[in-house]
Amino acid sequence: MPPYTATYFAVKGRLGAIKIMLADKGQELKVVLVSMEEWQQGDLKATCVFGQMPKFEDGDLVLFQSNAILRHLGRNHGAYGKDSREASLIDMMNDGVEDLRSKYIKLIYQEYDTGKQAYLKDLPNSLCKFETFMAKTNSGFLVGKEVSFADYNLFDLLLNHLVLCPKSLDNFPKLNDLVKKMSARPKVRALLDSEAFKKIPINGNGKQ
Ligand SMILES: N[C@@H](CCC(=O)N[C@@H](CSC(=S)NCCc1ccccc1)C(=O)NCC(=O)O)C(=O)O
Repeated sequence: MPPYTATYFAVKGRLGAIKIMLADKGQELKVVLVSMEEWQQGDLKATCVFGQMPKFEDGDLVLFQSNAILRHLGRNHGAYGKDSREASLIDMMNDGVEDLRSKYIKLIYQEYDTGKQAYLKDLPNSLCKFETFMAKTNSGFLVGKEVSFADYNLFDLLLNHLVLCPKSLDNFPKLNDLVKKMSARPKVRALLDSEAFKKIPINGNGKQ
């Protein structure tokens, strides 16, 4: 019985960073895929605390909210900084990642056809904030000397943006280095190269 089970749609979406982190930490993850038809039937939705997925099970602990799941795994797998100061900075940066992810999701699901050009024009205003912060840390990670759950989250989101626009990180060397560094971690590389990971679309509407 793998220690972790995630229940989600057949998309990378808000499960991608969780999958990457668990792979890198050598942890098995059982994924239960839910079709839109099953979801719209309503029974599973009614059991979800906020009526949404991903749902994450760690033994008898059931969690929702992708960032709460990342923090839970960060606490339990040494990816939440070396002390409370670093943990607070990691929380701050992960909230920044969530802000950018929310903008990305809005583009993909609500504004893709008319808003992609404007989104990409404005994107550097978000990316530069992470670039500037990472230039000060200078460890190759967002905070401290070790990888944190916020790094996995940012890495997953940057991969999405490289699909959206392959040149999106060209003016951001620290972010480019993070993508290269994370991609080169053997267990991350193995996941990203796996057929199972590659066959799942990034988003649920075919846009990327
Ligand atoms: N704050 C939550 C947000 C969870 C969330 O938005 N979940 C979505 C799926 S994650 C996502 S990126 N949604 C974008 C649109 C989408 C909907 C359904 C399938 C695929 C994508 C969901 O369960 N939608 C179904 C519903 O609300 O009834 C979190 O961080 O987990």
